[in-house]
Amino acid sequence: MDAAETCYMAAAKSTSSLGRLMFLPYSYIQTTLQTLRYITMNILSYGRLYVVYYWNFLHVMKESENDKLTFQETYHQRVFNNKHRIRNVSLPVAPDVKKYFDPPTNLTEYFERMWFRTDYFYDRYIINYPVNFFNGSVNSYVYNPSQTYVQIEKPEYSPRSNSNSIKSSHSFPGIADEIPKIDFVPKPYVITESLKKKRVITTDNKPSISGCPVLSGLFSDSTCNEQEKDKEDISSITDLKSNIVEPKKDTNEITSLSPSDSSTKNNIFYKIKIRRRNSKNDYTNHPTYGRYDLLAQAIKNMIPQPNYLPEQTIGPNMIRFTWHCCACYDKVTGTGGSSGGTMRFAQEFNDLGNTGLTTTKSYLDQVHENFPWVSFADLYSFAGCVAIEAIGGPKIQWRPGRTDCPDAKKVPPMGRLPVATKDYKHIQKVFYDRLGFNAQETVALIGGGHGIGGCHARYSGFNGIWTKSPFKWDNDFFKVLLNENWSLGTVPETGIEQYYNNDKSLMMLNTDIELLRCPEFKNWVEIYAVNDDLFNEHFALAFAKLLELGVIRDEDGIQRVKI
Ligand code: HEM
Repeated sequence: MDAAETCYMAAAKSTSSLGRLMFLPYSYIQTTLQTLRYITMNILSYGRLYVVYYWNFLHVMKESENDKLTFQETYHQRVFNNKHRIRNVSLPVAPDVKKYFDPPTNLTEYFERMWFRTDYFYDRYIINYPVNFFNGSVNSYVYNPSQTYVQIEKPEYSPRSNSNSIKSSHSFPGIADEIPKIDFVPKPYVITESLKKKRVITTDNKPSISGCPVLSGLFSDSTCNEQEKDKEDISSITDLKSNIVEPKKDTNEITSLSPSDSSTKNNIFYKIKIRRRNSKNDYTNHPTYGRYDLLAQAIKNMIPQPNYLPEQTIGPNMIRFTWHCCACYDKVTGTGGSSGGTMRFAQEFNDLGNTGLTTTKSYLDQVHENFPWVSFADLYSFAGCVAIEAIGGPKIQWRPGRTDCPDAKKVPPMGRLPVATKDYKHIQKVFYDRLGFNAQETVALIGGGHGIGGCHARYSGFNGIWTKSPFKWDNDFFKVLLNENWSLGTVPETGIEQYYNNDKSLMMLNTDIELLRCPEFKNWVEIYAVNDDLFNEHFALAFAKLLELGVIRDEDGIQRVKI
């Protein structure tokens, strides 16, 4: 209160209404000034917002070559990964919201679209951001129009430690309630010699690969002849060459992951016609064209990531990425699957189940810059095979020829990925009824995938590792599942329930424990626990089948897509 106001108040209190009248002009002036100040503040603050949003519109949104609006995405690696290797990747904006990004024709449209855009940003980058499993007020991210995402307060992130006890404000409505709240303690499992013999008899029960095109011998058949590549062409790939370690000379299998020596006549060059739909460029003369060996090596080089904490490897994340690209297949409608490379569209990628996969996606998109001829569908499916082999897993028969959908029309609906808190009926629904696997394939796939890597509170809300050797490919998952005592506990960081072993060093998801609750599944868990080779063999077949789900090929091996 300033002096004039104090004076006015005193006068108003002490004088009659006539006295107050004397101060009326002052009152008017004050009120007017206040109103003006209010309006100015509003104009300034809203104006600032409008400027920021318009800035977004001009600088963050851009038209891509295919007339698709794309969104510059940089936040993930900046926040959690390698800050220096950051590259902007572009994600297409959903077609149904695209109109809101078109230039407005009148003022009403302008404001309407501006707010819509704000919601869209918020939805995609703030609400949907996995760190919101933590309490949003402590660890919030704001959108900064200079294309960086600024962390207000850096969370002390340590996914393997339970010391950080920030209670989550996030819950999965309707899902968490379904977890049976009873502790599950499986009977001690003793592997006897007679049991071993009994189990091995079942070896002939191979996974069915019906509906899956021939996968073996791909690189030696007539359509995939080796062809010598020009020495000069190869030597021009300086970038790639510098990445390559210890080139092998006699490589003739793509799954070997070793690049062929460019100076020998045995260079691998597959004559598979690589179609990039909607692409204005012809990549047939690209120096890396058809060099799947170099592609494999480039992917492999991406796997160790010292700044991806705590694992320092994105191998498991990559495997999970490939699995999720394929896991949205529906055998009834024939939609989804690895074909079309639909994971690059926000409509699929934003599925809650895909949280945490930005890492792999951004690295693969970087790889793609050197291999622009390969379809994203092929790249995304291939990456998982490379990662499995790099981590010591079996060789997966992979077949190129997938084509990319030009737009998001073929993106399968969200919500097809399995939910970790559900029971075995849900697993059966997803794996049997939708993906077309049998019990054996299902168990091999889940046990293989969850034998490596772990859960991250910042991604799924679950936290921990499944086995004591999370970066070594083996059948430990099954052994641990059978031999440990599992009891329901809560992830301190997120409040989400999962199973822990006695000393809480290992964890299981409810769906993992469900493998023991369903006799059909348990049978295979017991088999794989004692037979590592059989597990590897079955996993490789099941994973190869997974990669081919929804991929219908022409005779030349190219995927047939109706676009
Ligand atoms: C019932 C089916 C499945 C459910 C509910 C499920 C769920 C999950 C969840 C919640 C995570 C933790 C993600 C994170 O926090 O980072 C995860 C991780 C993982 N999943 Fe699965 N999954 C299933 C099947 C599979 C299959 C079939 C594979 C592969 C063949 C697989 C491969 C992986 C891998 C490799 C990871 C570790 C990722 C990392 O360490 O970054 N999963 N899964």
